[in-house]
Formats: sequence, C-alpha cells, structure tokens
Amino acid sequence: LCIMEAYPSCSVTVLSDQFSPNTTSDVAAGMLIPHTYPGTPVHMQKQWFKETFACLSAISNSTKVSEAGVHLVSGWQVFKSTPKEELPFWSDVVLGFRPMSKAELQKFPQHLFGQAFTTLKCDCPPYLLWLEKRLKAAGIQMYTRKVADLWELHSEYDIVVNCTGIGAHQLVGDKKLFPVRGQVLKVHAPWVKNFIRDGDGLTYIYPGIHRVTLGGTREKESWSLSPDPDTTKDIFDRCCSLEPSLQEAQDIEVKVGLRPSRQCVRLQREILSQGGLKLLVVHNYGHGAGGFSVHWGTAKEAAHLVGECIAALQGSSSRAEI
Ligand SMILES: Cc1cc2nc3c(=O)[nH]c(=O)nc-3n(C[C@H](O)[C@H](O)[C@H](O)COP(=O)(O)OP(=O)(O)OC[C@H]3O[C@@H](n4cnc5c(N)ncnc54)[C@H](O)[C@@H]3O)c2cc1C
Ligand SMILES: O=C([O-])CC(=O)C(=O)O
Repeated sequence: LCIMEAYPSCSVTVLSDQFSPNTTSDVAAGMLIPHTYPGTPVHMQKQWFKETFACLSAISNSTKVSEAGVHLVSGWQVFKSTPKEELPFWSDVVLGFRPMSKAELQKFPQHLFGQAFTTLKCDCPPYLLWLEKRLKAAGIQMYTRKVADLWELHSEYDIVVNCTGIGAHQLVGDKKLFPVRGQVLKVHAPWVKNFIRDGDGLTYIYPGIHRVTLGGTREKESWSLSPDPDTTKDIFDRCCSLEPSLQEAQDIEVKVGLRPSRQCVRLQREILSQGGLKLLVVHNYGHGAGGFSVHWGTAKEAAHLVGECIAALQGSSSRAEI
C-alpha cells in the first residue's frame, strides 16, 4: 500500500505462501507498545512508531474501526520493582502516559510501580483482511506462491520487496535472524476492557474488539508451532493472577507464532546479479516482537528504498514491476 501511494504508476504484485489467517501476524496481539531493537538508533525507532501511531490513530478516528479492527485501548503496565527506564522513548507518542496512582496500584498487590496510558491495537485477522481488501481495490494482484530463491523472480519483476518475516531465514539464509516462539490464548471475556502488561514482558492481557489475547512466552530458537498444553495452563494461571475474573473466560483458543527476531530490522537495498543480469531487492523483515508497533513506519521507509531502486533503473521501462 505504501508503494502504491508513493509510486502509483508502478505495477505491484503480492506473492505469499500463506495469507491471513495463517501468518505470524495473525497470532500477534497487535498492540502498539514498541520493543527495542538494540541495533537501531532510538530516534529511528521512535520515528517508525510515531508514523505507525499516526496512521492507525486516523483509522481509529474514522468510521472504519470495526471493519479495520483498529481501536484505542487504555490500561496499565505494572512492575514488581521500579524499572531502569521510568520514561520509555515512546512515552510521548502514546496518549496520556503517566505513573499509576497508589489507588490504581491496589488492584495489583504483587506490583509496586506502574504506568498508565492509552494506545492502539490492531485486531487480526480483521486488520490484515482489510489491508488485503485495500490492495485488491487498488488493482494489486495477489498470488499464493512459495518463493524458493529470490532470483527465480528476476525474469518477471524489476524490483522485489522481501517481507517474509521468519521465512527470510531460509529464503535468504540470514543467520542473524532467529525465531522467538510465542504462545498465546485468545479467549471470550468481554467484560475485560483494560489492557494489563507485566513489565517483565511475559504476561499480558490485551482486550480486542471480540477476543482477549492472553500471553505469553518467549522461547528463543524454538521452531515448534505446536501448542504446548502445560504452557497453556501456565499462561492462563499467570493471567488470572493479574486479572482474577479471567477464571470465567470461555472458548479458549491456543495459537503459536514465531517472532522474526534480529538485532535490527533489515531495511536495506541489495542488488543480486547473475550472468550480467541484475535484480534489485529491498529487504523489510526482522521486526521481532514489535512488528505491529512499527509496521507503517518501516513500510514507508521500504517504499522510499523502492523509490531509490526505481531511480536506479535508468534506461529500462518507466513502469516498474514490483
Ligand atoms: C505471540 C506473539 C504476540 C505478538 N504480539 C505483538 C504485539 O502485541 N505487538 C507488536 O507490535 N508485535 C507483536 N508480535 C510481533 C509481530 O507479530 C511480528 O513482528 C510481525 O507479525 C511480523 O510480521 P511480518 O509481516 O514480517 O511476518 P509474517 O506475519 O510472518 O508474514 C510473512 C509473510 O511472508 C510469507 N513468506 C515467508 N516466506 C516466504 C517464501 N519463501 N515465499 C513466499 N512467501 C513467504 C509468509 O507466508 C507470510 O505471509 C507478536 C508476535 C507473536 C508471535
Ligand atoms: O510483549 C508484548 O506486550 C506483546 C508482544 O509484542 C509479544 O508478545 O511479542
């Protein structure tokens, strides 16, 4: 969508071996709470977050909320001890960030410090299906296809944008990319209206429009997509200890996803060449635990890199195939 907006004369095709609801993004809670990429300057991460927040704020302030699955949500991040960083870099992007009052903290007897704020949440699959609908309305073709090697695309496309998430491990052999397995429960508990996140990042309760996401786990280098029943019980118990009313939650569905983790998002141009032929590539993967929080900002940067590729395609046809 960002490419179409920036370069409307390009012809864009989306190839993917899986579409919603069978992607990592469908497993995510979709909360806009950034995770830090140690290899990326903080000002850049903040810019990505700001752009994403602004884009989704506009959706949440329109008539599209229900169809797009994008909505505001208020709540608390609570800590068992005072965190090193009381004011995270994103505190002035989310709305109304402030320390919790003593009265608010009474709800969490095991925690002694907390932050209250309002942020945005993208419910998936609805959000992804809405993006797909916008792509189709813009005339973009979408095909189910697993790409074994980027070079196989060179005769069909001028520029390839690689947004394959954890799939990039195999596709481009990126050894810096590793899975961090996450298991979550999606439950029916419509009375839960506020999000609650333990500052250790392991336990969270994120209410969406229809379901509440309960998390979670962070298992580095685990490739297993099978739900683990002991983990399900552990997540449920941890969430109930933060929000006892969840004991009454119904219709528990278990989901597992592999976070595409890396020191930094790979947002980079690359030129592949074989036998004198060239294929221009823009990589945009490795968003780890925070893909939703920065997706629009990183997509805009990827589109900018596509613009550089278009400029580099001097002498060839003026209508690029992407
Ligand atoms: C449990 C859990 C909770 C999370 N919660 C949050 C949250 O609250 N907030 C947040 O910001 N982030 C969250 N995340 C992180 C977020 O889900 C990821 O950062 C994000 O989904 C990555 O998106 P992606 O598009 O890069 O990858 P994906 O969603 O995996 O999409 C990659 C696409 O590429 C396709 N593909 C891969 N390889 C190939 C190939 N060789 N050929 C063709 N197609 C290919 C796949 O089929 C897929 O469609 C969470 C993650 C997990 C696991
Ligand atoms: O940490 C969170 O709040 C949710 C999340 O992004 C994840 O589980 O990856």
